[in-house]
Amino acid sequence: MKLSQFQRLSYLRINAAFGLHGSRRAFHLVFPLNQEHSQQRSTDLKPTTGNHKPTESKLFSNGKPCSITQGCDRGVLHELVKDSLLNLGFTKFSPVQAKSIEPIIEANSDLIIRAKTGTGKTLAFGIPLIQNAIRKPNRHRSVNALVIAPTRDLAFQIRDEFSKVLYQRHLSEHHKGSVIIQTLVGGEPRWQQMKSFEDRYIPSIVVATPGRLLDILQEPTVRPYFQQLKTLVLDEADRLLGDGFKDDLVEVNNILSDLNTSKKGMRTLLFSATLDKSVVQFSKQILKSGAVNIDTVDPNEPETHEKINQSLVLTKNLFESVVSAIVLIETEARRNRHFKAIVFLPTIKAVQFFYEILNQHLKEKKIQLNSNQLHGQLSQPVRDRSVRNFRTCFSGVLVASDVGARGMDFPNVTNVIQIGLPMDSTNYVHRVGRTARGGNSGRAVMILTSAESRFIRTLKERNVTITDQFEYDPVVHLEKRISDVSLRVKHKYSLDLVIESLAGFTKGVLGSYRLNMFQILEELKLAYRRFNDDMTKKPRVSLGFANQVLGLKKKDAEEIFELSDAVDERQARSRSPTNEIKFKGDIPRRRAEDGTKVRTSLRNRQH
Ligand SMILES: Nc1ncnc2c1ncn2[C@@H]1O[C@H](COP(=O)(O)OP(=O)(O)OP(=O)(O)O)[C@@H](O)[C@H]1O
Repeated sequence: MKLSQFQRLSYLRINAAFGLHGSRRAFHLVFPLNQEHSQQRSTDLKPTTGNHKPTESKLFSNGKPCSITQGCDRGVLHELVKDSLLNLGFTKFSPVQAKSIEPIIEANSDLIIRAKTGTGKTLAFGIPLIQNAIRKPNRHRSVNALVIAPTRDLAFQIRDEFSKVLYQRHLSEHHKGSVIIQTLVGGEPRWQQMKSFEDRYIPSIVVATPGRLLDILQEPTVRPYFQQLKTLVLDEADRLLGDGFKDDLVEVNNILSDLNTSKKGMRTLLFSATLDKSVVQFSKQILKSGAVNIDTVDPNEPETHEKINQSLVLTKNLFESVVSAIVLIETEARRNRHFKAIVFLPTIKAVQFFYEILNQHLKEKKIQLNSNQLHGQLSQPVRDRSVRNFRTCFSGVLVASDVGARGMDFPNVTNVIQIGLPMDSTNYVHRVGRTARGGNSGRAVMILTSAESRFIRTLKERNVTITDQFEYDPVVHLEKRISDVSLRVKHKYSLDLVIESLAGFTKGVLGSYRLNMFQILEELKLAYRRFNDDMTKKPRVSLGFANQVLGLKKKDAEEIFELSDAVDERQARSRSPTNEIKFKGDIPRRRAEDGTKVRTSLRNRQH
């Protein structure tokens, strides 16, 4: 079939967005990714400016971060920790490490530290905590340092990163097993975590999520072990001090401050790639006066990492967005054997749906690509397996909700694809930051419908401008292929619930992005029809949902939806043998996956 001039132009445009160029048959990459998969770690972490002069730290030489060996020679780094870091392949400090390790070790003030995604913040606080733990073996039987992270997966990752340094043979022989790192997170047996405080050596470093931590801190047998706590680290501090966790964090802080009677007291370190003024303002409630700000990002600089190539694809509805993403994955997977991508979607149901369509499509096209999903409704073992699989795979796709957006460090991710909106512009920065880590570069493509595209304006607050924008073109045969697949998926999976979840999510972010709800709903209706290959159908939701959640009158709701008695519907669906996925998340739980208190608003229940 011949392409019209217009089709051809648009077709080239969408291919260019994906780094593709050329005829329909031959896909060539215009912007090849320079991702080398060598064992040697890249130290090309560009120094950034900030309100702390690099020369103030002993870990800088001629305005650049010094080598790990020099760090030891200059008396900052412990000899044994130096050996561990060299064994792990690290040769130089990254800028945030060079700026913050010395003040964390030597000063006593609270610190607020901002550095871009993937620049090594974990070891920036990890190295001082580990050094402290091995210098002062656990004679007092007390927890020395506490790190709080917003998700379990991130807590495990921090523990693993610390363990890599701490449990190398020469270091283990030195501390003879007396330095223990313990995680306190939900989804794992509580009794096991409690038991770790009865052992001969109690944990020196605890890594926790807020909910389980608060729960365990209520135990009178455990509390005393936190009396000598020296350092409290909030990783992803803006998330922890934002809605959802704030109250828990203040409570944890109050408990710890009351317990801590030591002369110097406990100090608090806040770390993130995004720290808005409001968060810094709020943090005063928990920080001591005189807290020092170490900012490695210039106020006029984009918050996203400079090595991320960011582009936008504009579509007319979710169906086209899904097709775009699948085309990208298929083409890249065929072209690049190192292709490793994370696809973000706004709600769990949308993640499950896209994961299902993608797998069917890969199977049908006989494309061997490791694929996993990650969201808060998976059981902990499945979630761990997804993270492990994607971390270790050479090439693959992880379809994720925002639970994978912050802090997660998967090696060599070449692409981040966002279908639809993130919860806020901060999350955009964290999502795209899953690529271009540790000195590598990467590509981030955001796929938005026209009604969603108003979101882009909010990125200006973060000094982010997306210069490459492209329009979707209905590449007929590709669309056909996807709709065939989606028709089959539909039998196993309810598209109504996907549409409902997305409508609810969008309602929650409407105000922040100034979206037009009717335009959004019209687009969702159209997508529903395209997925069903039937232009007469309407998504089914309950009148209660349309009324109470979306704020629609019956008459308006009927324009978009087929109204039904949702309770009976859902029960029927969950009983259906063809329904693979159980929708536990429809029933509000007291605490969400990571210990966040569950609010009634849909906004807080989506990932
Ligand atoms: N000095 C270093 N040289 C090279 N690579 C490093 C160095 N320090 C850390 N890395 C690697 O860089 C990657 C990113 O580090 P890390 O996860 O700590 O980033 P981050 O700043 O916490 O990112 P995010 O904001 O997304 O949480 C990791 O794979 C880590 O091992």
